[in-house]
Amino acid sequence: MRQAHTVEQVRAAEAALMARLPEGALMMRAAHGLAQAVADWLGSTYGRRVLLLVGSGDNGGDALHAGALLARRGAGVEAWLLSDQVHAGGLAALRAAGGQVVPAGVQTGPRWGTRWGARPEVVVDGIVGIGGRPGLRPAAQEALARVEGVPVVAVDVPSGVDVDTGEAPQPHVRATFTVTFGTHKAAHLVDPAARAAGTVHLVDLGLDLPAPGVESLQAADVSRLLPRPSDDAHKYTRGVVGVRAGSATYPGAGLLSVAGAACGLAGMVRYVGDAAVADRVRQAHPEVVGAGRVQAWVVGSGTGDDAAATLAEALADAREHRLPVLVDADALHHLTGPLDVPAVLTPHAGELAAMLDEDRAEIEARPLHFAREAARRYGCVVLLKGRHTLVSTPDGRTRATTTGTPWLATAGAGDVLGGVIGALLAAGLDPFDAASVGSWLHGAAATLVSRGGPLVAGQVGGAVADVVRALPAP
Ligand SMILES: NC(=O)C1=CN([C@@H]2O[C@H](COP(=O)(O)OP(=O)(O)OC[C@H]3O[C@@H](n4cnc5c(N)ncnc54)[C@H](O)[C@@H]3O)[C@@H](O)[C@H]2O)[C@@H](O)CC1
Ligand SMILES: Nc1ncnc2c1ncn2[C@@H]1O[C@H](COP(=O)(O)OP(=O)(O)O)[C@@H](O)[C@H]1O
Ligand SMILES: [K+]
Repeated sequence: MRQAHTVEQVRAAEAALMARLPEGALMMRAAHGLAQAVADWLGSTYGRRVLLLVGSGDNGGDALHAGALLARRGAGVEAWLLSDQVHAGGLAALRAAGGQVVPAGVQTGPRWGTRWGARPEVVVDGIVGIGGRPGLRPAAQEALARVEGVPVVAVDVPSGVDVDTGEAPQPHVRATFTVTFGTHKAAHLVDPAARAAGTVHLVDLGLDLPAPGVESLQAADVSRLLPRPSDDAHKYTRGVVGVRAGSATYPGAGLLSVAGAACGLAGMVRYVGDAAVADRVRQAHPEVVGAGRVQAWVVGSGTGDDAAATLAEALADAREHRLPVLVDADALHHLTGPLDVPAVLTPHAGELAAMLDEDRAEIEARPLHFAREAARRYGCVVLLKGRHTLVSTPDGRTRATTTGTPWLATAGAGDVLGGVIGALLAAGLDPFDAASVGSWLHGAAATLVSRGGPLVAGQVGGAVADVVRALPAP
């Protein structure tokens, strides 16, 4: 599990550890990890050109100490100080190692403007870390403008983003990769900040941390959570998933929901809906049967004008038999308040905007806030689709999905996702695990079929089996 802790949790854990360690020990652990990551990325250190952007706090201290370590390994290191006050120990270390220091207010001159007179090969963003307020001050903005186009390594977080919410009001740093310390923060997993962080490299500090508010499943977690058939399984013990999706106007949504549900994770799939769509479903998936008892319902995609009635039927059956329900697409607009059955709602940003009476742009700017808000308001698990899909519970616990590919942003991909999650609900996972495991598998299956190129939604359900086969042993 990749875990993300809040600034408050990190500070408390750091304080407890620092009390037991010599002064400066934690910063040196951080600086060594940072210097090594920069060296690994450059491929060598001797004669390489590293520019440090140094703010007034310990984040700048990390950058200065790492710069000193790189300078001792032969790199040309120059620090642009963005404040009159910077970390004194780090500054002394960089000077002692032969690094160049440009005081605050004098980074003028030609583009790049380094003392070497050449373009730096990498910029180390030590402007602010977990102590920073969102946004960048003018000195930092000017410095960044002068090195535009040079790859940036962010220290702890890309400066300017909101660390605990993953929000990223302009301006902020956009990093090629981020070296963080002790634990991940929400900004590493949650968009739009996660996009600005690039690839994230974690340096262990040995912190003792409480339960995280945001986490991200890894392959081993998915393998542990995945429902597998017992030796004496039969199709009913594995769970039956019922799909109420598609209509004469939108038959494809029914076919694609079934394609997800028929990924093999449940014992059986039932399709209930328009007769002509049902015929096409059976042609494409001969194993699918008609109405009967199920362990979970998938409802909504492509139900068009029938959405309200279809949702009502599924909810009535779910209430009677205490079943979980996945609600997607058209049916989302007919929810009026908290659900009285276990449920997963799977809106994209536009659908969530309509559900919460917000602008889509607001949802995209603050996805963590609104996923949690919707989960509270509807009293169930809400999965907000996007590059890093978020799954939130009413108490705020959230998982971010980091599998997937932008090629998955294609019509019908959401229908397949609903079906896959429905199969996991029928197989017995609770709504939070079903939604987060289903989303992880869906993203991984898309990456598998994409192989770096385009895909169509119908391919994704069939690839879940290969993803499951490639999981590590539980
Ligand atoms: N606390 C610890 O034990 C450790 C901390 N470490 C580093 O220390 C960092 C936190 O250091 P600090 O608490 O000193 O805080 P930061 O260095 O993150 O930033 C705080 C300073 O930046 C200024 N500032 C705030 N917002 C700004 C903005 N938008 N633009 C420009 N300046 C701004 C503040 O006035 C303050 O002086 C971590 O992110 C990490 O890099 C690491 O060395 C590991 C150990
Ligand atoms: N940029 C992206 N990178 C990765 N996955 C994405 C991206 N944009 C969207 N997705 C995923 O693609 C799927 C699109 O679903 P959705 O918007 O519901 O489409 P549809 O309604 O056509 O089925 C979701 O699983 C979503 O998480
Ligand atoms: K930073």
